[in-house]
Amino acid sequence: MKTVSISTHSVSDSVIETLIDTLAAQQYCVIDQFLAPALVTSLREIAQAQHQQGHMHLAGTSQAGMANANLRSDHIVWLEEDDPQPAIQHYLSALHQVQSAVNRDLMMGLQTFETHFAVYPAGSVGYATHIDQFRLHREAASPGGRALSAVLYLNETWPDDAGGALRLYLGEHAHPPAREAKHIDIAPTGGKLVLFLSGRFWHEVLPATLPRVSVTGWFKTR
Ligand SMILES: O=C(O)CCC(=O)C(=O)O
Ligand SMILES: [Fe+2]
Repeated sequence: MKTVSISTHSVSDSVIETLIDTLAAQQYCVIDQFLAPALVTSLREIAQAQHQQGHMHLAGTSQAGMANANLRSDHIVWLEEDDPQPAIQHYLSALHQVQSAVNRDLMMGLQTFETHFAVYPAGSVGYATHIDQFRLHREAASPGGRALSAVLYLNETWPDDAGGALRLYLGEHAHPPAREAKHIDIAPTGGKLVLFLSGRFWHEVLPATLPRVSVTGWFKTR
């Protein structure tokens, strides 16, 4: 495994500025090469090792409260804040920079961050259309819960015909929108970071022919 040196200011000011401006304008943003390729490689190797060593489990969904491979086919393992691996500390530090900037400039009041690696095996069905916030929080507009979603892709290469895009529905819908509803498809290219307001966007992961690796996190307001 390659070693990665940690610097506390790993994300450049210009990237932070773009991210804040784009988030303010459209409530989501896509940043290519958010992290250096060597760091992305280290994170992918950690995720793959965890998967191969059997440390991941089939993810659950809020609908079922238990694993349901028809809705969601990723295997996950949560990251620990005090994990000593440099690549993980570097990732957490970069996301912490995002949190500070968002709180400073967009006043979102983000307080905590929870994050897991995810591996969707080759031939997976993906993740059915959902929203990253419990209905209770959306309807009551109450504080707390997931406020900002952050997906970082770790794939080495991602051919156009491999599927596996993140489909982000742009309209506001009370119920899961139809596949044709206005959307953008975001390919899970390594190093790319996608941020979006957790309670605002319906989204799904399309079926993929290749194994699809990512690290996904949520900033919460308490
Ligand atoms: O991996 C992705 O592109 C999105 C995953 C997702 O929507 C989730 O884990 O809630
Ligand atoms: Fe999601």
